[in-house]
Amino acid sequence: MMLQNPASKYRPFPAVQLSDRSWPNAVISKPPIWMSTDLRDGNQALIEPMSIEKKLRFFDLLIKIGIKEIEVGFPSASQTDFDFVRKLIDEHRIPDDVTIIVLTQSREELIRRTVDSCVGAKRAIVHLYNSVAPVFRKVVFGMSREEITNIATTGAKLVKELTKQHPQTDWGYEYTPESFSTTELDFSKHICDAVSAIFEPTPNKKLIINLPSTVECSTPNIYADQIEWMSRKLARRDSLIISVHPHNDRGTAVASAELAVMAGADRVEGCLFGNGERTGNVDLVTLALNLYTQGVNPGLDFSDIDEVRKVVEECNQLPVHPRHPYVGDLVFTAFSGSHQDAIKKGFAKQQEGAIWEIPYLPIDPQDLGRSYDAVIRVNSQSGKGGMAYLLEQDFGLVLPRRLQIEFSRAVQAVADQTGLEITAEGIYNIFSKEYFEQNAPYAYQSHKMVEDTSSDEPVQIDIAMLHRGAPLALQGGGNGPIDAFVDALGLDIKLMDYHEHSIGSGANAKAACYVELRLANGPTLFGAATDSNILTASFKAVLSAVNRQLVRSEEDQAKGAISA
Ligand SMILES: CC(=O)SCCNC(=O)CCNC(=O)[C@H](O)C(C)(C)COP(=O)(O)OP(=O)(O)OC[C@H]1O[C@@H](n2cnc3c(N)ncnc32)[C@H](O)[C@@H]1OP(=O)(O)O
Ligand SMILES: CC(C)C(=O)C(=O)O
Ligand SMILES: [Mg+2]
Repeated sequence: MMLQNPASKYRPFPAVQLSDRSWPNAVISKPPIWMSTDLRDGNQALIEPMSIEKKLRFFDLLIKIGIKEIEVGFPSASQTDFDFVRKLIDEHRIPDDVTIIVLTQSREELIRRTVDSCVGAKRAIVHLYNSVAPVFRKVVFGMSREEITNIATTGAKLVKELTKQHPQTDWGYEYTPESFSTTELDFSKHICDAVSAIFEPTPNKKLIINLPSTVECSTPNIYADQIEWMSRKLARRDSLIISVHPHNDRGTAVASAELAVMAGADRVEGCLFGNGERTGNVDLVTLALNLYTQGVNPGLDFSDIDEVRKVVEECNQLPVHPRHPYVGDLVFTAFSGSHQDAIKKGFAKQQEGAIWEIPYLPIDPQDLGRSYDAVIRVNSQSGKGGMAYLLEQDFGLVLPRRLQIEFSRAVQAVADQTGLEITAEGIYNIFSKEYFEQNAPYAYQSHKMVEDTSSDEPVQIDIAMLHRGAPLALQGGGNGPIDAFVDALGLDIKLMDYHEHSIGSGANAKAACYVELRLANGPTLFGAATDSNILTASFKAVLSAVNRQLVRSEEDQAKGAISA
């Protein structure tokens, strides 16, 4: 049950005393070093950990994306992880510019097995961790600060000693004071300095100090303060790579990572699409693409993001949420009318090669290998812009604005009735039924332009039609073909508007015509038609509008008769 007074059970996270913090003014102008822990932190959090085959597939994907540091497992935890590391090394699967990382607790037998797993690798980083926060010291270890420090330094000494026995490998070292985010800063500094004193890093051979929000317990600004505090106070700073490892317990891992980089972090550990323990590790894809949308090349390639998602989903056996930034099925989709309208206008104005300026779309979907087709989808929340966009994109029909408004009522009626999304094809079918298939009472059959020099009218026409199924031959004249056609019909027609355009090119090109007219005292209504002959298309469009008017007034009369 939710408490009336949560303060009786939970306490607020204390602020960091750092009055002259500089990170709020920082701008990220280059990417951090990316480290993927999908095969370790991500894998340990899966319902079914990955098989060796899946790990290999994931490893190859990470390489393809361009990740250069990959935590490949916890080799002392399982035979699968150990065998996987061996396979990578023995089968020479690690590219020269990629470094593998292996995680171990600071326990002798685990460290020995971890180092064994990497023997023969060209380059490897041994990642040592122990938890340092007060609650762990009290609850898990029952140890003092100095005893906890001793766990770290004893482990570090052993890692150094064992790795020295294999000089053919270029060894690197990483130390994580696990649960850093909830640890007193002075103690985090103390233990990190003690470990770095053992590894003796230099500016040319740096030690990675990884500062995780093992559990995210504060707002991102506090994490940034913690990182800036450490970055300023750690000994041998020029010989350290400060890494962050944000988790997403409060849903703010991405913000925490970004502010931490502003605060001095050089490196970010995370997983693709935010897999990982509990609510996940920070999502490297979002971080990288956030940078990309600021004009900073993240050094990672997500030009086929759907393929990346497919591999990750298959390996993790977990779906990516449809609203996940950049990759979710629905993130490049606008259902609502005003969004569709703005996006449609944006696409029309966007110039090739210009700065991206499309309302509601922070990134060009094409940069990620996604298409514009999915951008606009239509349901009962949609306006005229969306359906017009889909008819234009998929069927080449460019509806004039007033026709868009008129037609949107027909689509809205169907969407309201079904409550479902309507596909582009569905919209075309509604349009076709509403305009193209209006063949009664008048159905066009053929026409002939005739020369009659005795007439005052510059243009003369003979038309063959069906009227309620019976053949009908008509003649008319006027200033132009449409004028002559309307004259031949002999009805009280007032032409209000006319638009035409071609669809496609060459031999298969067709003309599309849209005619707005008023019949007698009826409302103005549109008609539309396509044909390989532009005159035929316009005559059919006139008949489409006339038929719609007549059908509508017949329906109105019938309704009047019933109610009378
Ligand atoms: C935040 C993180 O993600 S950390 C990484 C966590 N990942 C994993 O744990 C996945 C893989 N781990 C495993 O499969 C197992 O933990 C193993 C195989 C490595 C070890 O298993 P076990 O030997 O049963 O030990 P377990 O992990 O339960 O740890 C228990 C003991 O190790 C101690 N310990 C835990 N972490 C550490 C550490 N980093 N350094 C030193 N000792 C540690 C505990 O205090 C406890 O000691 P105790 O037995 O004296 O009470
Ligand atoms: C072991 C460390 C890096 C970790 O995964 C964490 O603290 O979340
Ligand atoms: Mg973690």
